[in-house]
Amino acid sequence: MATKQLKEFTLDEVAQHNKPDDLWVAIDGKVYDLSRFKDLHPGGVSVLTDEEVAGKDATTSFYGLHRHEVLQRPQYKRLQIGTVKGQESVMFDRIVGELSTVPYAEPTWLSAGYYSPYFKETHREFQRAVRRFVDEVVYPDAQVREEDGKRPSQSVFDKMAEMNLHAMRLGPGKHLKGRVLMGGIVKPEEFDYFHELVITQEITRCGARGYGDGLLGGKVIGLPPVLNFGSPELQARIVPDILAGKKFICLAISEAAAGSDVMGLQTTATLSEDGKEWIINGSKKWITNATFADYFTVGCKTEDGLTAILVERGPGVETRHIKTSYSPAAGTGYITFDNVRVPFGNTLGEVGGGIFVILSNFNHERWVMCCSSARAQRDIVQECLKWATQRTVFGKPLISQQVIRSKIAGMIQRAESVQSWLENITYQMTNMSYKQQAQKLAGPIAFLKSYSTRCAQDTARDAVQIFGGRGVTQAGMGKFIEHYHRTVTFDSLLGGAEDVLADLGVRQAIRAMPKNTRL
Ligand code: HEM
Repeated sequence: MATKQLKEFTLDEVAQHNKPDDLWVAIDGKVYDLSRFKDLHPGGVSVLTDEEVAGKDATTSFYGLHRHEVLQRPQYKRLQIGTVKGQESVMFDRIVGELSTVPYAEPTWLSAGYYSPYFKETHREFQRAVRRFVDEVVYPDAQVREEDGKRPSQSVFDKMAEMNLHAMRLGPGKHLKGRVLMGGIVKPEEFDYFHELVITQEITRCGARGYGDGLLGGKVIGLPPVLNFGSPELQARIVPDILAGKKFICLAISEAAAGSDVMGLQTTATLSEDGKEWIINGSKKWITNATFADYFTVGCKTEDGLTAILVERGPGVETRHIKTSYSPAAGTGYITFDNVRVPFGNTLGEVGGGIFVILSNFNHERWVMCCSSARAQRDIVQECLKWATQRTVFGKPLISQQVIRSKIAGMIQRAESVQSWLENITYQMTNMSYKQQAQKLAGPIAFLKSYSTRCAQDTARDAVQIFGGRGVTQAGMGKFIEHYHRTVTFDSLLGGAEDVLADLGVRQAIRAMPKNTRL
């Protein structure tokens, strides 16, 4: 399609068109004809026909009330009839694949002029590729699906599979062997937890918490027990399709009567008379991805204690959506098992050894959530810095108020401290075996998660105060703030509640106290 030829106008020419039926404005070096649009304008007619706006350069007023993306929507883009002579358009929002230059909008390792002991050139190249991929493929889908509540589009799963992103999201390990990662940027044996941190943090930038979990959060926690404890036959049968984004799996542990209290689970698995099958009865609640999962990694009470069993969707398995405060895109569900028969070969690990299977996964899950929480806080810093500098109140930019600067100071300090601690822990993970991680990092990761999610809630509360009414409005300037404030508590509950984790950290420390130390 041929692009419309745009004329150049002087501001004097624009000023001639200041009547309701002949209404132009200039915004950021572009001239818009609003004569017909004014009656459809969601903000009303009078604001456009105001003598300070009609025929004037309305850039400052416009950016005090709209996100830049409004001007990029096709239906509004076509209102542009020309450019302002001698003026360049300078405003931009997101540029696909680019780093933000807003201070603190990127972690130091991605900020110009700063250094990092952890990230190598391979991580930088990888980050560039993942950001471009997320901006082009994931971000647009996230905005639509978070809104309509449908699960992430299959085309996104497919494209992620082409890059082997599903496999990489499980961390380093033998499941990466022979795979071409992100078009070959990193070799499977070089892939480490810093690469994985990059993936999680880049996806978090979509600012769509429910969609983020819908993007196979269930697989990140449900598949490792199969990879680490499932029989070779079971793995060969189900893992390839899951890593190809064709089939979906979730982790089904919590129940209406037992959340963090794993030993209190009531779903039962009893052996059939011939010992060849488990018969499972019970229910599970708040299970991420349950509504569209094909496989369920289920914690069951058996005669010998707790046993982890892989259940396939089939007769006796039912799922229904649970309405939570984030998007149904996450597929959060209630599952019922009614005399579900499962081959004994689907047992994960030892019979009665389920607690070990479940616990061995917790560190990684919590660390992933720390990656995401750290990045989300930083994105809120960016929203607040932009808003406070472009918004005028009492005749001055919002940022000229000391109380606003003080809130932003706290946000930056929290985002920076969480990221620094996270990078330190990630470095420990890259140098420790899985067993060492379990011994040495359960406490620190629990502390970090509980600290990070408390910081996140403080930041969410302050951000709403900075945005005012817009911070509780689901569209417009504060839409990411409203979303963040509404969904931030998920991080503080999923994978272990905040206080339970803080207490775990202290208990781990007490266990490591030397017996002979005294004041
Ligand atoms: C090309 C020009 C414009 C377009 C396409 C446009 C479009 C919109 C849209 C889509 C909204 C709904 C809220 C949102 O999605 O952000 C809105 C709200 C609004 N607009 Fe405009 N607008 C334009 C120019 C202006 C100008 C020049 C003013 C006056 C200074 C103005 C004042 C407002 C106000 C007061 C609201 C309500 C804001 C709120 O609810 O917070 N608009 N506009």
